[in-house]
Amino acid sequence: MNRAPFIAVEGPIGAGKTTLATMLSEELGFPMINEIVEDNPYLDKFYDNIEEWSFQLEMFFLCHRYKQLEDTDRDYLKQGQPVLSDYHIYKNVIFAERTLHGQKLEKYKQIYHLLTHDLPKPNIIVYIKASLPTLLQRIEKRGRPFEKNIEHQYLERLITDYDTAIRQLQEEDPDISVLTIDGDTEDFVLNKTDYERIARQVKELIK
Ligand SMILES: Nc1ncnc2c1ncn2[C@@H]1O[C@H](COP(=O)(O)OP(=O)(O)OP(=O)(O)O)[C@@H](O)[C@H]1O
Ligand SMILES: Nc1nc(=O)c2ncn([C@H]3C[C@H](O)[C@@H](CO)O3)c2[nH]1
Repeated sequence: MNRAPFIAVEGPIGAGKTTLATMLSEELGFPMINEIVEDNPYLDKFYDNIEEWSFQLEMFFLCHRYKQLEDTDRDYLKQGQPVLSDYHIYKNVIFAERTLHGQKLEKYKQIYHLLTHDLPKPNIIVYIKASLPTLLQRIEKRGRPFEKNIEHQYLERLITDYDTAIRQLQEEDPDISVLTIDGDTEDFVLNKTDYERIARQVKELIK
């Protein structure tokens, strides 16, 4: 691998991204960048009324991630140091295409491309796939109040959107390594052997 490893753990809501990214960052000794949730002023409003708040929320996530990735590039990647994150910047588009429509979506996409075209992109994606029942179980276990009434259809669409997006990312850049984990059958939290296998596979990719 020519440049420092930049690993993103991705997958739909509640798949276990933060959990696995934290475990891998400890194992590999890589610094972790993670998205803020508790200080997001729009998330609860958004889940109450998606139409009304989607643009504000998508822009908030975009600006926040833009700043994080600018800092990450300067502080780590440009110094040749590896990092691990619990998101890929492209998730902005995955969500925006689901929550925005018409002119707002077009405006958002223009801003997205303007802001992100020269940002560093992950060279390894650990993609946690999971079915609706698994996601619902984990979302319930975590118990965030604003996710209590999350629509099943919204989650189901995101599951499909994620599959399409990860495939596209890999087609657009064949140098990206994608490690897909079946979150329904491989349990990196409760099953030590599963976790160790995943960690071994990630280590192979960064050799
Ligand atoms: N493999 C697993 N087995 C059992 N529980 C898990 C597993 N992975 C994650 N969890 C639990 O599921 C919940 C959601 O996990 P986590 O917060 O890591 O998901 P996430 O993908 O980062 O979510 P979000 O999309 O909201 O950022 C947490 O309570 C976590 O402890
Ligand atoms: N609409 C929308 N756009 C995003 O870019 C985005 N990124 C994360 N999320 C939601 C999922 C979890 O509920 C919660 C924490 O990940 O925030 C998003 N929602």
